[in-house]
Amino acid sequence: MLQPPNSIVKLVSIPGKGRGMVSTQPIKPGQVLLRDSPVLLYSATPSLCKFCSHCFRLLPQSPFPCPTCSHCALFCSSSCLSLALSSSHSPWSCHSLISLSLSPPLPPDLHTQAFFLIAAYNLSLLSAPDFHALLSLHGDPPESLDAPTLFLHSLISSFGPPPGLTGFSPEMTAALLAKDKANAFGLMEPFKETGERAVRAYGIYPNASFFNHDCLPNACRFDYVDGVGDGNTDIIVRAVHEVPEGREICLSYFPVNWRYKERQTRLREDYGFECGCDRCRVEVSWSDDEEDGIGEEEMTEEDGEEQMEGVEDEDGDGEGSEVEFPHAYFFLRYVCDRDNCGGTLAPLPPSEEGVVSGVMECNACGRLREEESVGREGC
Ligand SMILES: C[S@@+](CC[C@H](N)C(=O)[O-])C[C@H]1O[C@@H](n2cnc3c(N)ncnc32)[C@H](O)[C@@H]1O
Repeated sequence: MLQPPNSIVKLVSIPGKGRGMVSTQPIKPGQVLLRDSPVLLYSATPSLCKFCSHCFRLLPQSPFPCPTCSHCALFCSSSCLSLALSSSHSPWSCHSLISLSLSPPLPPDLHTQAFFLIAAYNLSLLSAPDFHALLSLHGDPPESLDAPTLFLHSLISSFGPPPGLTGFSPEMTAALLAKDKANAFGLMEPFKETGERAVRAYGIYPNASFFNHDCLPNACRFDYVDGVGDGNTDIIVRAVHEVPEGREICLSYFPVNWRYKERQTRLREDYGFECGCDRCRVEVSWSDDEEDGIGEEEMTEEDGEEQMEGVEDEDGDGEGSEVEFPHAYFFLRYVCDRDNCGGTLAPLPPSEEGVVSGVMECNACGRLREEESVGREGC
């Protein structure tokens, strides 16, 4: 079994969930649990004029085009261009992207999947171990090959199969698509207060892929794509609050402020499981009206403290009508209240001496906020 490259978390079997990560020591709020680099990245949109095709930083005004396919790949610097030409943008990848751009237009989802397959098959040319690590991740294809998979496989075949790869087949394409669906992490466009944030790129992270989901996660992941220096596409998983030794470390696979039905639908359709976490066990019995009542902008600190213990419903008839909202505390303390954000907050990493930081960082908008009460025990 693969092991993550540190001793703070370890990979174990978790009944009903496959593999998962557990803490090997008591964890402090904000502690870095894992830093992971992608084995592949691919653009989330057909429009390639905003982000570097290699490191996915915002492009400068005068980007560096690929000398062979200037309309398919633009880079933020000459060093990104030269790195890409021997890795992510190899001659096979360049040729495939040109062929894709000359093909009849595809619906956006299929186009993104074609980008993934080009990046995945390109990985087989760059690193057999990384390609096998990708194929060993969780995710099973449907029992019979569906029409989109067959279409995508014949599209990639028409570009010319990746040279030297044994096993190139519709089944391999289906397996790769299943790994992508269950494991890809989105790197988002810069935060805007005014509207929806789109995904700029997806990445496959071989170690972070082992974190299971919880709707009240005890860790969250940060990325700093527009940051300077190497490793800008790494993701860093940090503890949201204290975690005892031996506890499973979970992320939320989407913003934590999603409602019960949205969460269950996404988890069922994309990840193939019904979530039975503590929060879902409470919210399964909520009506839509009760869900409407949890807008965190309407909550005060006092609401959170009271609702930790459960408060009476408005009708106050005392007959099992309590609105159970044990996770109000989580929302008040660990969910960003900035308009259109809903990111998760975690303290900055503890100092080298182990002192917990009093500054909370949002993993979506990046805002830093002093949190006077950060030393209190986590939920
Ligand atoms: C990114 S992988 C996580 C690692 C995976 N458990 C493994 O064995 O490699 C996502 C998959 O893990 C499983 N999973 C994640 N969270 C779960 C949960 N809360 N309950 C049940 N299964 C879960 C689902 O099968 C999901 O498709």
